[in-house]
Amino acid sequence: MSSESASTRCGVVAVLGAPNAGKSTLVNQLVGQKVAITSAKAQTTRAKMLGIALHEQTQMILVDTPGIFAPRRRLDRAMVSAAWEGAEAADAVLLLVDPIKQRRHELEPLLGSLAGRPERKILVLNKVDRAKKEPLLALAQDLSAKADFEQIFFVSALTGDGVPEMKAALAAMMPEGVWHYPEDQVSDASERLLAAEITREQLYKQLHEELPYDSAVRPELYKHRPDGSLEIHQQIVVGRETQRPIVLGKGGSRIKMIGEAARAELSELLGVEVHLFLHVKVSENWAEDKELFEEIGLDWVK
Ligand SMILES: Nc1nc2c(ncn2[C@@H]2O[C@H](COP(=O)(O)OP(=O)(O)OP(=O)(O)O)[C@@H](O)[C@H]2O)c(=O)[nH]1
Repeated sequence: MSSESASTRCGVVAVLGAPNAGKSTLVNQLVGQKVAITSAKAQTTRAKMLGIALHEQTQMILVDTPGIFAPRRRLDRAMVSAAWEGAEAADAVLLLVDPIKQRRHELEPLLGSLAGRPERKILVLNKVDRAKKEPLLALAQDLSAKADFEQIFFVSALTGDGVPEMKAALAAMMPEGVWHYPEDQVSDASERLLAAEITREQLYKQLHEELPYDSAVRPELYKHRPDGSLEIHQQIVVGRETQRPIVLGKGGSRIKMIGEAARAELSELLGVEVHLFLHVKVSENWAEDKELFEEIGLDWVK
């Protein structure tokens, strides 16, 4: 695809951590730019891409595994297995721990399930700017006895301390291969997907169970206009012809409301004016459509 060089590497990193461990902060450090993903979006149903990190000739696709901790409801349990499916397709799993507020009740079950898994694992103790050295080392020892971590890192996602070393080590764990995302798309990739995610959320919010699970939002165009505003075109893909009028609503009223709500949210998140154009496409076998999966950031799910 993007690169011909045999020496490039590309892989998927599943980032795990209890709430508040500092995942977003770390992802921003690794990606090296502000990624507009908020914790409010944490409970989506599928594993999602957090961002793309580059290190020399290596591209790392960072993915989230939502709802992985202590699922209570049935829906949450389904999400956990979906999350693990994501992790299964990952090349490495990064477990991020806040050594001060460890949330052991959430950490322990995760460590238990990590232990038997085939992925390469690294343990990252965060917030070293606030943690004391000795308990930190004791914690590292304690946790490393519970899963076969290849390496342990001490970082501050906030200050960036220790992050470059960790990033380089992670990059070395990625398999050789061509880059999955062309270089010129990387900077916008997270935002493109976020934009699609927001529209998808509105679809579910406004249509509830009227719309079956097998619908998707596909990013088509993401363009910065000279006046600083953003022009975004997206396709709402549904599985059956009968679903088209549901999404459109009477005289197009529903799709207009979906678009308006998504546009407002996106504009607030990104801090710029957004022009959002939506249209519906019927594609019976979209769930089999590899290319579409790639575009919506799910390419790594088998
Ligand atoms: N002192 C310190 N604070 C940090 C560090 N990393 C993250 N934080 C803070 O910890 C809090 C949680 O960070 P987030 O990055 O939002 O955590 P998260 O894991 O993405 O949280 P969820 O979205 O709830 O899963 C924020 O207040 C961060 O500023 C760090 O290295 N040092």
